[in-house]
Amino acid sequence: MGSEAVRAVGEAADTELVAAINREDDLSGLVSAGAQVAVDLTHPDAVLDNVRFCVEHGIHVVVGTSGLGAAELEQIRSWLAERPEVGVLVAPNFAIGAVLSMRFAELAAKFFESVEIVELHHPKKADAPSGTAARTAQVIAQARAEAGLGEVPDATTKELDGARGADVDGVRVHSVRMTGLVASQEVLFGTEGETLTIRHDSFDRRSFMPGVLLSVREVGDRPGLTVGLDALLGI
Ligand SMILES: NC(=O)C1=CN([C@@H]2O[C@H](COP(=O)(O)OP(=O)(O)OC[C@H]3O[C@@H](n4cnc5c(N)ncnc54)[C@H](OP(=O)(O)O)[C@@H]3O)[C@@H](O)[C@H]2O)C=CC1
Ligand SMILES: O=C(O)C1=N[C@H](C(=O)O)C[C@H](O)C1
Repeated sequence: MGSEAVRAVGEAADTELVAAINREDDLSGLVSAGAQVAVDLTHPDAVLDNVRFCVEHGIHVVVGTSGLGAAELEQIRSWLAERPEVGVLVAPNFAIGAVLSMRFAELAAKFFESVEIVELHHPKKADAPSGTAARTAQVIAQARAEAGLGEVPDATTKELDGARGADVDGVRVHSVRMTGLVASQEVLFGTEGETLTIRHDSFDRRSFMPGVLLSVREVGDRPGLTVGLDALLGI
């Protein structure tokens, strides 16, 4: 992803690549290069330190790295409180179709008694469930709560550990890791006599680049913390 982002930012007519930072590089290279925006595509263990450095140095940040939970977002908010002019955009997924599919799932949520998420990724992925699946589960849970829906029906009383997936805000999420895949997700809804499946597939990491560029262009105009690309897409 980092290599693809470097290529995309370098090739776009209205953005300039001033630095490409690897694990062994000092982050001060961003400052000396005069970076206005940094894009973090690293690892859940590294991302927070990177964001903190950028915020403290007045550099806007686009975070593509997944695995940030509520506590991490709160931490970023607290750093931003000291630098209110800085923007941090956390994007669970940069692919336009994936952003739309999350929104579609949010819209559908209140009409269906049952919902489960299956996310499918390449086996080099560090975090499970995926950031996209966690975010999708959260927006679905929020929509269900607002509509007054109760718990998803499930009579399971005897199970092998993990058989029913992870519980994210009351929504079951199942993670598949498989060679040959890039990133896919299915949100399955069910009610009496019908089901609805919302599926998105990224077949190539280039699918994420329009969203990366959009985020780079806009993050500076959005001080504070923004989660997701919805507002940038006007949805
Ligand atoms: N928001 C979105 O749309 C998308 C988000 N992602 C997320 O982006 C992140 C990167 O994905 P991907 O490119 O596939 O992963 P890779 O493992 O291919 O690349 C991660 C890079 O981060 C570096 N890195 C790992 N750990 C550290 C560390 N502790 N400090 C500094 N650098 C580190 C790695 O260096 P080294 O090689 O030396 O380990 C590598 O260069 C993941 O969190 C993934 O989930 C991915 C696709 C889309
Ligand atoms: O690691 C990946 O590949 C991806 N990570 C993000 C996530 O965790 O949702 C976005 C996309 O699914 C690809």
